[in-house]
Amino acid sequence: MTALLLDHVAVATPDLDSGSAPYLALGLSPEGPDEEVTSQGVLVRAFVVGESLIELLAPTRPDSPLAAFLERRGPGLHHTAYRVADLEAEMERLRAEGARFLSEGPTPGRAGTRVAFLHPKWGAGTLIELVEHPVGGAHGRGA
Ligand SMILES: CC[C@H](C(=O)O)C(=O)SCCNC(=O)CCNC(=O)[C@H](O)C(C)(C)COP(=O)(O)OP(=O)(O)OC[C@H]1O[C@@H](n2cnc3c(N)ncnc32)[C@H](O)[C@@H]1OP(=O)(O)O
Ligand SMILES: [Co+2]
Repeated sequence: MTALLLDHVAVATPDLDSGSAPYLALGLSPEGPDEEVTSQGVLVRAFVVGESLIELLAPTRPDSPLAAFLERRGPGLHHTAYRVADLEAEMERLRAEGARFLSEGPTPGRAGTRVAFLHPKWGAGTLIELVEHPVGGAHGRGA
């Protein structure tokens, strides 16, 4: 089993500019332009932290999972994400151990990645995401 790398820690915010303030004050910089991931109904701004990221997420439509989260829990930590080399293989391995995924297979993530989410109940109260990272490229951009 190769060492697991933290890909990102995600933070929910009603809007990216106000949510960015603490990270800019800490001296962090966005990895690139904001990205809309329509399948998830989110706008993403990723701040570089070493080999990982702070993934700032704002909803782009009322039926986004982020809108429901903000409605119920307000802004703040949303999920953690880990890099895996082969997402399907990891999903199969974890399902065999009773893990509960929120989708049948991989779904589109930020920066052209493929991702899958585990139910927060399985994550002992934390929403956990797996990000496919075939070769350790920089910040979720794959090889
Ligand atoms: C742009 C892609 C990007 C990337 O990394 O590439 C992203 O990360 S996109 C991120 C946004 N997308 C998602 O979060 C997709 C997965 N999330 C979901 O499918 C839902 O949000 C889900 C199923 C986790 C929760 O849905 P919903 O809130 O409608 O269901 P419940 O209210 O019934 O919640 C069930 C249970 O889970 C607790 N909960 C909900 N969200 C979270 C969370 N983020 N962290 C921890 N716990 C969470 C909720 O409080 C309920 O618990 P209960 O004890 O029953 O109150
Ligand atoms: Co994420």
